[in-house]
Amino acid sequence: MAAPTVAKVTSVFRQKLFKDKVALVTGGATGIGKTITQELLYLGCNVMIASRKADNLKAAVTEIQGNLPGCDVRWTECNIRKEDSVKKMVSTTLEQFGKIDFLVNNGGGQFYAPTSEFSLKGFNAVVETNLTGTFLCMKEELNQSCLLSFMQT
Ligand SMILES: CCCCCCC/C=C/C(=O)SCCNC(=O)CCNC(=O)[C@H](O)C(C)(C)COP(=O)(O)OP(=O)(O)OC[C@H]1O[C@@H](n2cnc3c(N)ncnc32)[C@H](O)[C@@H]1OP(=O)(O)O
Ligand SMILES: NC(=O)C1=CN([C@@H]2O[C@H](COP(=O)(O)OP(=O)(O)OC[C@H]3O[C@@H](n4cnc5c(N)ncnc54)[C@H](OP(=O)(O)O)[C@@H]3O)[C@@H](O)[C@H]2O)C=CC1
Repeated sequence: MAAPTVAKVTSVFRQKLFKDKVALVTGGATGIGKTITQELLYLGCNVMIASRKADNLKAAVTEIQGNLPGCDVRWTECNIRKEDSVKKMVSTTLEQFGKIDFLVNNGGGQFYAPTSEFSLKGFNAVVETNLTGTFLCMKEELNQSCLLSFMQT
């Protein structure tokens, strides 16, 4: 008897619920962002993932395509702390997919340290990423295209 197949990606929502929608997921190559990306693909979205490290992005696309054969997931480099980089991420996504329906503001993070030991430079890096970066992405999405935005950081 053949072993039962175990789905690598599932959702509580109906498969293909978001058929032909386009999502842009910052920080989509790792952790929570990669999981969100896979669920959106399962639901029928085409997805652009974006972050700073091209190696992570390429590896994630390969892994995801293995989990969800035939899905349309692409990558583009972006540092959400830099306005020009964010503009390029949005314009590249529009050039490649023609539209953006959903923006998932997942890119971000923090350093783990007591406040007394936290450098100002480190604090500024966290604020510039989680606050300014999210603002830049939302602003650019609104200026160039987007309908819906999800905030996580
Ligand atoms: C204690 C319990 C807390 C529970 C919290 C639970 C909720 C949150 C969970 C999570 O967020 S989970 C994990 C998310 N992922 C990450 O955080 C991944 C790494 N994060 C990033 O890459 C982020 O973008 C960042 C943290 C915002 C910025 O990192 P980046 O590498 O881009 O920073 P740089 O600009 O290179 O460096 C800035 C500067 O900060 C110095 N630094 C390093 N460690 C610390 C520290 N502990 N405190 C203060 N500053 C620190 C670092 O050395 C850099 O300075 P220079 O070396 O360049 O002088
Ligand atoms: N795990 C948790 O318990 C919680 C997490 N969060 C938030 O959820 C999000 C995902 O976290 P998690 O999956 O755990 O951690 P990860 O470290 O796996 O994900 C963070 C992602 O953000 C990207 N990123 C960081 N800085 C930048 C930047 N300047 N420009 C573009 N992308 C960036 C990273 O990619 P790269 O380094 O390639 O740029 C990475 O892919 C983060 O915003 C985190 O703060 C919130 C609450 C709880």
